Amino acid sequence: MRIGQGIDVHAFGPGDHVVLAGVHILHERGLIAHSDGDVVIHALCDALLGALALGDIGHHFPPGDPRWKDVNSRHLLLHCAALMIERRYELANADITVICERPKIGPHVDAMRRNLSIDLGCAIGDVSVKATTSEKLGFTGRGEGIAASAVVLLQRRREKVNVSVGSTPELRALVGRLEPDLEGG
Ligand SMILES: Nc1ccn([C@@H]2O[C@H](COP(=O)(O)O)[C@@H](O)[C@H]2O)c(=O)n1
Ligand SMILES: C[C@@]1(CO)OP(=O)(O)OP(=O)(O)OC[C@H]1O
Repeated sequence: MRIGQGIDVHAFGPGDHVVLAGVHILHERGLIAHSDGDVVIHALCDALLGALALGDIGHHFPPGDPRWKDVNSRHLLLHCAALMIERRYELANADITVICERPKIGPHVDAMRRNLSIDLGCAIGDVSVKATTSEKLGFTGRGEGIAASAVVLLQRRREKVNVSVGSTPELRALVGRLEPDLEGG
């Protein structure tokens, strides 16, 4: 088993929505970032990379690299999931906390968990997303940005990846590359 944790913060700036765990949430401000600013996925990527002792998100996707300009962060998560699978680990569970006064996260939690479980190739029950305010204290309390914290536990993969759970074309292609006998399965 391997444990990892990750933290990310993005400041509010101009815009009319935020993207959290791939979910588009209407808001009177956006998040300033090189990518789509998905602070939840960035924290989760750092937790996965930390568990694998493979550096951090900035090492894999350097800030300022034009390839990652406005990128959908789910692509970054798929890359980290690929690194996990290549090293023959699977997610045991992930627990994520979003810290902000607004927007309200509760109504979006199920959609967020669904996106993350698809990208990680796991059951939705293995991914927890929750939220808290910071009671108006600190930068999140002043409404200056959103912070996210993620913890993951990885376990050795005993069986082949269940491609029927995480069935995005990207993950199926990856599994097909790693385990050619599963191709088309
Ligand atoms: N951005 C947020 C913040 C909180 N919630 C939900 O509200 C509950 C109470 O938050 P406190 O910070 O006052 O403890 C929290 O447990 C979340 O369920 C939210 O949805 N979005
Ligand atoms: C996601 C990356 C991609 O360039 O950039 P940002 O969207 O700015 O996000 P951040 O968490 O500040 O840095 C990590 C980078 O890898």
